[in-house]
Amino acid sequence: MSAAHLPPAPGDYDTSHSTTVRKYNRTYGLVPPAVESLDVQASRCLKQLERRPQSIDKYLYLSSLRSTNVHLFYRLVSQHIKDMAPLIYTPTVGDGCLQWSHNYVQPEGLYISYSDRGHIASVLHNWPQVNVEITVVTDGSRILGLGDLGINGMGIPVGKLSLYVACAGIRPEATLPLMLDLGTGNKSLREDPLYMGSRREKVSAQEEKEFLDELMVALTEKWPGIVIQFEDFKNPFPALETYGGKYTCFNDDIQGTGAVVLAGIISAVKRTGVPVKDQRAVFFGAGSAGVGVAKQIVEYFMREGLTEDEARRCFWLVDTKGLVTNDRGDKLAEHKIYFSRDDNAGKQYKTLEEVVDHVRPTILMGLSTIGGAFTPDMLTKMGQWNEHPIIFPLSNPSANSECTFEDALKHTNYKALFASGSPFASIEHDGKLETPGQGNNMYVFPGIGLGTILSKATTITQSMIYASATSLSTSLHPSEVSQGWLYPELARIRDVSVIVAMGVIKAAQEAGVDREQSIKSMGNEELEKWVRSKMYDPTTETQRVEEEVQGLTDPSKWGGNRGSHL
Ligand SMILES: NC(=O)c1ccc[n+]([C@@H]2O[C@H](COP(=O)([O-])OP(=O)(O)OC[C@H]3O[C@@H](n4cnc5c(N)ncnc54)[C@H](O)[C@@H]3O)[C@@H](O)[C@H]2O)c1
Ligand SMILES: O=C(O)C[C@H](O)C(=O)O
Ligand SMILES: [Mg+2]
Repeated sequence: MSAAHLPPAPGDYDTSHSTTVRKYNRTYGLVPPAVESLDVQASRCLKQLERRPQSIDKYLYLSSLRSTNVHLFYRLVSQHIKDMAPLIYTPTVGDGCLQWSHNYVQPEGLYISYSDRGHIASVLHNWPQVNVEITVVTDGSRILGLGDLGINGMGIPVGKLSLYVACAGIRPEATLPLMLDLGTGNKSLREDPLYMGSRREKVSAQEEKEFLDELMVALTEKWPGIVIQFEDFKNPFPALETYGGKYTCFNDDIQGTGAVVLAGIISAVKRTGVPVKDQRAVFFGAGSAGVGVAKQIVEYFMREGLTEDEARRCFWLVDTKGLVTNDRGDKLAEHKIYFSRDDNAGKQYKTLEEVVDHVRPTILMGLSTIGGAFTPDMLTKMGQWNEHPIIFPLSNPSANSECTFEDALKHTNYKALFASGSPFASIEHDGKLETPGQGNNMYVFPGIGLGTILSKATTITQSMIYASATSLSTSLHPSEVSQGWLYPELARIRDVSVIVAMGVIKAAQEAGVDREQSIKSMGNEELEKWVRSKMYDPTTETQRVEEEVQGLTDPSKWGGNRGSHL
């Protein structure tokens, strides 16, 4: 519902609104006369989706629904999250990004260009919403495993924030998808007549840093308390070191991914029965995600009793040049040094295959962007060496997955403990349905954001990230555990996000970075109730607006959907 002096907002055109609400909203006559139930609305949407055989067309239909009937979009997504997540998020969002400039119809976020430096604050001023609680920001330089997509990467902030709303109940109008148009190293994009970003080479690292310095100040001055999520920046991107202790921010690819994979690993390691000291993890990909994940698992191994050095030595990282070692002869990127090996006796292992044969891992982790890198031969060996090999091909979208669910099961004699970044379908084997885990940061970032917003944390500490992982790992129902699942059923994601958010809030309180006084002494039950009461629920939105309108006699006081947690 809009304030009386403003034009109607997207949610105001909802055909579930009564005549009274339509009159207050000034949408009476602008939508067809029938007042529809939520079920009727949903069935129309589902039929329209069915009519579109291609996922990308479903994605475009859903994008236009979000822009024109926002609460209906979120009802649909949250009630059918298992079917909708692959359409609005990975893998379809990958095609959405690749085709962004070609399919463009409507603005869905804010674009700030390098030429706007010096007056970024005035561009933020154009954002039509008053209260923003969270932003996802990218420069498009490493979108999923698809490389530098420039401003076409806008699909990622839009998709991630849709999940914040659907999975953790952040209000839609409190989210800001933010694209930094800092040029692109992708020549074919720069030469594409339809490309909608600046046609310049990517700015230098120093220029980007200065731009970000200005952005961080401008964002927090305009919206004090805003949570800033860095997403899909090409490595190296030292934002955490630069801004981590000063702003309420986190890097989803490093920290969110680290947390979600850690949660799966905690369950998987328990299932193997192999003590952590005997775990050997080969990581294919030593970028933001690879190193971020390995570091989270080091912390877990240390909490399980290993020294830091013992824990660190359980990891073998592989990049484009092979095993990361001290004496490889190249200058190692800063973030890889912690895991570089010194026990290779001068021998360099150039391929993943050689490293796998050398290490005989218990865990094979893929964050490399290279689809199919886990060959049938490697998978077979993993099955021969381990009673329960842990195989996590985590690169996105589906085509970049290091192996498929089917291959991981088939070649390990159905023994693999599996999680992938993008979803795979279940498989029937011996009359039993085998269900893959989805080790995607979507299981944690919504709860991290919600917990941070609600606790009004000044910074996002490592202990808050770690708490998101342990909370997720305890969120499985006994029936899910007994089926051998590593992650909870996606359909329960809102409940899971509440559990994650509570863990994050408590960790913020323990770290002393919280500012929400009213919840300091709450016990679990009371806190859970409070968290739930703060969540946007698209299924009760029509009723909420109805009651608000019925209760208002003075139209000038209509605040409508401008609510905020801040
Ligand atoms: N499942 C999840 O939740 C999740 C989260 C974050 C990232 N990811 C995926 O992980 C992948 C990597 O993301 P990132 O942020 O670490 O990117 P990045 O650019 O920081 O790192 C990529 C790494 O892969 C290595 N690599 C690339 N090509 C290789 C090759 N041919 N052989 C060996 N190594 C190679 C690079 O050396 C680098 O170490 C992407 O596909 C991304 O979609 C998944
Ligand atoms: O976007 C995703 O699906 C997960 C992750 O953040 C990625 O970069 O691949
Ligand atoms: Mg990402």
